[in-house]
Amino acid sequence: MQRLSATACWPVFNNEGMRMLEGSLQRSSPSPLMDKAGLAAAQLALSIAPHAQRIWIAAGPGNNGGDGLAAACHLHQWGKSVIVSLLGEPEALPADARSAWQRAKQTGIHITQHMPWNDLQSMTEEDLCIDALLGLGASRPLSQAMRSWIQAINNAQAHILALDIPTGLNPESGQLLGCVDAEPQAIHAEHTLTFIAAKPGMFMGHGRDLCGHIWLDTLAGPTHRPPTDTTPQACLNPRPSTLTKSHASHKGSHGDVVVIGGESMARRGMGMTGAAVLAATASLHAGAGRVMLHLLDDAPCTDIPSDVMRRDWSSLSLYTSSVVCGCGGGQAVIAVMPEVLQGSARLVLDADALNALAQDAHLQSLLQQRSANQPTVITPHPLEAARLLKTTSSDIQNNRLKAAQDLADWLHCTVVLKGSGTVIAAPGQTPRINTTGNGKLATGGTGDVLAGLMGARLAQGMSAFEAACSAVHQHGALADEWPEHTALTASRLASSLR
Ligand SMILES: NC(=O)C1=CN([C@@H]2O[C@H](COP(=O)(O)OP(=O)(O)OC[C@H]3O[C@@H](n4cnc5c(N)ncnc54)[C@H](OP(=O)(O)O)[C@@H]3O)[C@@H](O)[C@H]2O)[C@@H](O)CC1
Ligand SMILES: Nc1ncnc2c1ncn2[C@@H]1O[C@H](COP(=O)(O)OP(=O)(O)O)[C@@H](O)[C@H]1O
Ligand SMILES: [K+]
Repeated sequence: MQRLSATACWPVFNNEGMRMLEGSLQRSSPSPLMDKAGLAAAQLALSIAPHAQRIWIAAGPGNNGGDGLAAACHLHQWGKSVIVSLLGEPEALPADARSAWQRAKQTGIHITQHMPWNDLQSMTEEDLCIDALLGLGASRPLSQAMRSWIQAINNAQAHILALDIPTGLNPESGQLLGCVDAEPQAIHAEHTLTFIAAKPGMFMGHGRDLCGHIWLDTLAGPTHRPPTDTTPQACLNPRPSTLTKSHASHKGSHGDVVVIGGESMARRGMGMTGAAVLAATASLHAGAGRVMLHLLDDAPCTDIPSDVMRRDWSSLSLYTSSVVCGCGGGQAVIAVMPEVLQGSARLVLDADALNALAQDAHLQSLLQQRSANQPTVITPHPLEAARLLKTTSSDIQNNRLKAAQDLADWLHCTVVLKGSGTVIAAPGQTPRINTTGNGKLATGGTGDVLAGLMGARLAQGMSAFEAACSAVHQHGALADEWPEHTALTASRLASSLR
């Protein structure tokens, strides 16, 4: 068993991949995998709540419930006071779960089909609730009974350990399963022990909030080899190696970034120069050799850092630069898009450049025609992605990995689909899910900072996919390390880049 960290490239599998891995593992395992899962759960339970006087295990009607029952046997044998509630009929349990139920009965564990209200009320912070209600088989909105059991677990004073996945969380999308005629409910776990491999929904949408600390037990023996036809749906985005500048380098060695954006107040009464300035500031702090700023409409702007060079359109050299286009671009950006798409050596398209792209098939084909040695990254948030794919943002959120990959394959570029669990996809690459970052980033302008940072990484010689992965990881890591009593604002974020 190991704790998943943000440093390694862990593979994650969708339900179909999980079922294939499960089948292959089970065939090579002399004992039911559930026995191993139960033991691992019991061991983690003890280390989370070593002084627990009571452990309540809420077991559901499938094999996830079986994991809970198998864990109950070990905890009981180790002298712990275990209460098991089964939400379902024992006779209807699948085979392995039914054996676990029989063993638990024989061991003398009291199993009811009700919530233990009295025990729940007297639970303390040292006690433990184990959520073994639903795992991968969660297939429909939660029933009323499931919902009230979830509420009871969340309301208990005790620690909460979820087995495989917190009940109520869709393991593939990270969205909530929903409830019949009621507000969605889900377990808010302090720890989640996931089996065999991690699932994508644990790292996107609500996953990060609901899972708490994530532990993985592969249930594999040392000689097990995963089937070669089961490819991961994605990998977690590992920490990039640190960039160093050699002693012999000069400013030309670290590349030029050109930021194009910032519609003027005069055009539509919405001054958006700040977004472009943020991107330029981010490029500068991230170590680009030189940063040039072209404000659309040649908008007046007084807060440009003195080390950012202002340029008019005719003095830009797009064909030697890493271009970041679209931040605060409004409608003014539309006119420059064809030249930007055709001429830029390396390109990041953000914000209004993406809205322009969504509306114009000619721009889409110019993007598709950019050559392999003209690296390109687009950085949509879910609504921008929805505009591009002509769908809704909730559809994007329900299928983040697919949406990012579809965009990458269609537009022949690297795609950064932003939000909780940013996805990075590119043609022919296994998508990455980023695990750094948090809700502090949900403030205006942080996306502009990300675009500027990505421009700097392209300028420093990274490929589009590498630049995107590296920038997204670093951007989120800064938010994770943000000092507790200082507000995270986009301008502070840009200035704290290195
Ligand atoms: N097999 C193995 O080798 C291993 C499996 N392992 C474990 O098994 C888990 C997968 O087990 P699983 O497939 O039995 O699914 P599980 O999540 O327990 O639920 C299915 C049951 O829930 C019901 N149900 C569904 N939705 C519902 C809802 N909204 N509200 C209420 N009920 C709902 C559904 O009913 P049905 O839809 O069939 O009517 C069915 O009865 C996996 O996550 C891991 O923990 C590990 O031990 C490793 C080895
Ligand atoms: N809850 C969150 N968890 C992690 N990252 C987030 C969260 N909310 C926003 N972000 C990140 O903050 C940035 C916001 O970008 P964007 O939506 O383009 O905003 P803006 O246009 O105001 O700059 C993205 O990098 C996004 O991934
Ligand atoms: K569970």
